[in-house]
This record gives sequence, C-alpha cells and structure tokens, in this order.
Amino acid sequence: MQERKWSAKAFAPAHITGFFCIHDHEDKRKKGSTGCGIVLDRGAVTTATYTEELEDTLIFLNGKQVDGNTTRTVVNMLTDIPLLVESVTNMPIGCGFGASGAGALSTAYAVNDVLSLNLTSSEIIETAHVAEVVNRSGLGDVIAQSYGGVVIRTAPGAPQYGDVDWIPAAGKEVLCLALGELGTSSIISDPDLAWRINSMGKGSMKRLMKSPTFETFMQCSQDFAFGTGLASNIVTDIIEAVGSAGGIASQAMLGESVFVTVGPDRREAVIEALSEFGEPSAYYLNNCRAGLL
Ligand SMILES: Nc1ncnc2c1ncn2[C@@H]1O[C@H](COP(=O)(O)OP(=O)(O)O)[C@@H](O)[C@H]1O
Ligand SMILES: CC(C)(COP(=O)(O)O)[C@@H](O)C(=O)O
Repeated sequence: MQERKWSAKAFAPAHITGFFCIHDHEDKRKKGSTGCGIVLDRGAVTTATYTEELEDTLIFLNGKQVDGNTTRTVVNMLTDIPLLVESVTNMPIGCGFGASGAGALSTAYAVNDVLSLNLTSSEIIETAHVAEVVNRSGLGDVIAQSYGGVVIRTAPGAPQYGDVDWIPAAGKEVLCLALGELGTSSIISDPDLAWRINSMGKGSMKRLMKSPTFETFMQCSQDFAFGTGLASNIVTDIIEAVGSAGGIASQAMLGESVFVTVGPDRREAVIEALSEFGEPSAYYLNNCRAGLL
C-alpha cells in the first residue's frame, strides 16, 4: 500500500515586472498581462499539511496567520479538504516582487503533492494564475515564476493560452530598494491608469522586441515608470540619483520599489546613492523555475 503523505513543500521565486499591458478576458485562464520582468533568487517556500483535526484551511505567512486570499483561492480550487498552509518568504510583501503569486504557485505545487492530485505543471500553474486574476493580486507573475530568467510574456494567460520568450542572461546582480506598498488591485482596476499602462506598455514591448537585451529592458521599464505616472516623487528621485551615479534604475511594478543594474566599476557609487534613501539589498537573476522541494 502507498504510504500516506501528510506534508509537502514547494518553492516559487520572486518576480519583478518592469513594464506590462493588461489583457482583459472573461475566461480567467486567458486574462493576464504581456510585458517583461526578472525572476530573482529569493522567493516563498510553502508547506501544505494535512491533519485530521483541522476544520478550516489555515494560512500562515512568516509565522503569522493571514487571510491570504489568493492562496486560499488556490486551495479551494484544488480541494475541499481543510489544509494547513505555511509560507515563509524572504522577499518584501506588497512591494512589486510578486509575493502573492509566489505564495499561490508554491501552494498549488505543495497541495497537488500532499493530496496526490496528480496534476501536471501546466494545470498547477493555471490554478495559481487564475487565483491571482480572480483576486486581482497579479496578472503575469505566476507565468514568469513558473519559468525563471528574464521572461518576456508575449501572449497573456495560463500556459495553454499564453506564450513566453526570454532574454538570455547570466546570474546578474540586481540591487533593490523596497520603500512601500502599492495596491495591485486598485491600480489594475482603475480605467484611466489601465489606459496609460496599456498605451505605454505596448510601445515598450515593441521597442524591446526590436532589440531584446537586458539594457533595453531596463530602459523601457524606466520610460514606462515615468510615462505611466506610476513613479512617485521619491521613486523618481532615486531613479535619477542612480542614473547620475552610473547605473540604470526603474520601478518594480506594482510597488513603491526600485531595482537597479550596474557594472562593477560604478557599483560602489550606486550603492552610496541608494543608501541616501534606504538600505539596498542585493538580489541575483534566477534562471530556476518554481517546483517541489
Ligand atoms: N507567501 C505568501 N503566502 C500567502 N499570502 C501571501 C504570500 N505573500 C504575500 N501574500 C499576500 O499577498 C498580498 C500582497 O499581494 P500584492 O498586493 O499582489 O503584492 P505583491 O507585489 O507582493 O504580490 C498580501 O495580502 C499578503 O498577505
Ligand atoms: C504588475 C503586476 C500586474 C502585479 O505585480 P505585483 O504587484 O508584484 O503582484 C504583474 O502581475 C504583471 O502582470 O506583470
């Protein structure tokens, strides 16, 4: 007889979107975003546990009980068995690092395993993507987090409907400064903002595809942050200070956060410039995908 599994653990990485376009569709699997972003070496590790005493699904984030609506939707889409879901993350939450997507995707992998649901990766990714779309907590993070690297989302939606390509890049360092939260739901639901996002996003996508390099990605992201008006005064000041110090910075969508790329010769100067505004953290590009641990 197969041994009963009580617990399963999975990982999903952080993802910063540089620029994006919103694609609405009544079929939530086909709704999503196109755009480009980077998958990073931090993420969420989630354990799903089955215990007989549990009456309702409980969700913990870094040891504290949370509503975790997107994660809860994932569990409800997959089972009516109550589960204990414990997620631990070393990325900023609500700041444009795709934390909700990483939580949802790692949960979907862990639940599939602990309950032996025998879903394929495409079905697992689709579940997490639909949960993000339904909760308006993200549109494209789950797709990028499923693949790793510098992901260009060329067509929106879950794996069977959407499409991706990559800018080949080695484990480059990315400096980040997370200042605060931006509500993903309120921004993507605002018709004026959505119009500006889409008109800037389309232009950024065209420009990137003409010259798909990491430098073009950074430049398009910066123009997107300014052109959409999403960059606050402080974010604008930081982006300019980094530029003067010899780096390229942009805003992590959708958060009050800045991410930076810089060559080794200007690294110290850029860190000094960033330190005027807060304590920067060093991340690395991650070419690894989400999955079971
Ligand atoms: N690993 C996780 N597990 C469960 N819920 C999470 C996790 N990470 C973030 N969340 C929830 O996601 C919400 C933040 O999502 P969102 O506003 O989309 O920001 P982000 O840019 O971090 O994705 C918060 O309510 C938070 O409790
Ligand atoms: C930019 C965003 C819509 C939200 O990203 P976050 O705030 O990190 O959940 C993302 O999911 C995307 O589609 O590119």
